[in-house]
Amino acid sequence: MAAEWGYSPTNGPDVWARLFPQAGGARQSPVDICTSIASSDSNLEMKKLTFAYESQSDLRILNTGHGWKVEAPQSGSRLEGGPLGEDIYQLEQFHCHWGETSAEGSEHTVDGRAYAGELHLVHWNTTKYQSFAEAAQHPDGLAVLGVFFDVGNESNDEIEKIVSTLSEIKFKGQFTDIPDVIDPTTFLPSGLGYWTYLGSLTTPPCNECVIWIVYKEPITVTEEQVTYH
Ligand SMILES: NS(=O)(=O)c1c2ccccc2cc2ccccc12
Ligand SMILES: [Zn+2]
Repeated sequence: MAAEWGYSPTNGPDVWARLFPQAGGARQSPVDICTSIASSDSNLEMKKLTFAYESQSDLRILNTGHGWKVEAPQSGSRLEGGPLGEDIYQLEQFHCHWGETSAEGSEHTVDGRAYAGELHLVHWNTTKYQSFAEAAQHPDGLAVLGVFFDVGNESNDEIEKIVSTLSEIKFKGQFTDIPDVIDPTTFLPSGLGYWTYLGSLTTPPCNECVIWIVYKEPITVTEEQVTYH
């Protein structure tokens, strides 16, 4: 039977390494981003991080049991520059992490502070690898853009297109199609400053294959948009 991992004391992050060896590695995610020790890198400013996405409709959304995931393979998308060297990365999926209350939920923290949620746009290195699965086996295989959610009075229209479908997928493994057109560009904050580090998948098997790019500026969503149960 596949090992059931979770977040309880008996199957949570502290014991993942017993079942998933990479979880005991040296570049595990998520991390607490300590702004006082984060250093700026002039090379990153020279090679500006650029992205280009397509708008897509009828994307499939899945209840993963730990949140929602939208499968969005986009052969026409490109993420490049910044910490990605000369390679081009293509969007594969995006998903969200949120908590029981809006005081918690993000995977990364900043100086010990958690945000209400965190959106991850997952990309894979199409310059070097032939598939997402192959890329996930290599230290430069994946690039994930992380965007923090702050709770405010303004709802985010693009996020609303997604969370409005969640009532149809209340249980793990259920999926449905999102009728609206989704443009991933609209998920990104206007301020494009970011932190970057070499890390891993944040859930088992915790492959150490992710170049993390976490935007400093959160986007605003409403309490209802990130505390869906
Ligand atoms: N948080 S994560 O971006 O590392 C992540 C996942 C997180 C939760 C559920 C499924 C996930 C699948 C991933 C696949 C590739 C890269 C990150 C992934
Ligand atoms: Zn994630």
